[in-house]
Amino acid sequence: IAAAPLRVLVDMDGVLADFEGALLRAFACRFPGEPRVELAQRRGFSVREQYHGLRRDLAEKVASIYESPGFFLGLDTIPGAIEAMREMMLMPDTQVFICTSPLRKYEHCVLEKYKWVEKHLGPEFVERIILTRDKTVVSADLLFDDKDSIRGLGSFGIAFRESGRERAANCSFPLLLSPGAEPNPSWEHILFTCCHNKHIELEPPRRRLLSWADDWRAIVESKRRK
Ligand SMILES: Nc1ncnc2c1ncn2[C@H]1C[C@H](O)[C@@H](COP(=O)(O)O)O1
Ligand SMILES: [Mg+2]
Repeated sequence: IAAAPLRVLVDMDGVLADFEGALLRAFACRFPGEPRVELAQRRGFSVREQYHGLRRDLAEKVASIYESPGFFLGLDTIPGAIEAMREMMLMPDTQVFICTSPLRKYEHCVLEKYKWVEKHLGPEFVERIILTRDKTVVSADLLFDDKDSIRGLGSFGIAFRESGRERAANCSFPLLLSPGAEPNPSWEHILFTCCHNKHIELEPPRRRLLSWADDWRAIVESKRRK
């Protein structure tokens, strides 16, 4: 009996598309007099949370950047990402999908994510987009993702709506996140290094991919069933 193909999920923002770089550049351009968080100072997945900590009203300002039309379509590619995706797609017995979470304010984000994939990777990859607010329910062997803790996003948005942004932002951020509908996702999460997660020490056996120049092929091969 032939072994099942290996299924690999690749996140988009922070892994294929440079969300953080574009955000900082656009923030500096639109709000030149305001304090900002340089990439070397980024800590924690939520850029909005960190700007809120800097000064409360900056949370709305930074969010207004990534909620603007054109933001997601204009993101640069992460170095080596396009080449790696093309090579991974051609690997025998390997299924590659792009697995990305849309913003709750999805008006521009969803369409532009599709357009970005078509522009940079081509129509065959558009067929491979999985848009979900909860990656835990997607079945796969591997997930390359820059978010240090992959959970459902649902209760985070609800907490913001129900109790107000200030109260939510004052709480410990992970407490607001739902654990995800699936407590034991089938995939191994490979943390893709990004400015906001590079200081995190992973508990063994968790693994990182430092960049697309790092040995992603070895990680893929390590998951093949013997
Ligand atoms: N670092 C981030 N801070 C806030 N929001 C972010 C960050 N990175 C991505 N996002 C947005 C953009 C996406 O719509 C969703 C989830 O992204 P994903 O890379 O699929 O986890 O949040
Ligand atoms: Mg991401």
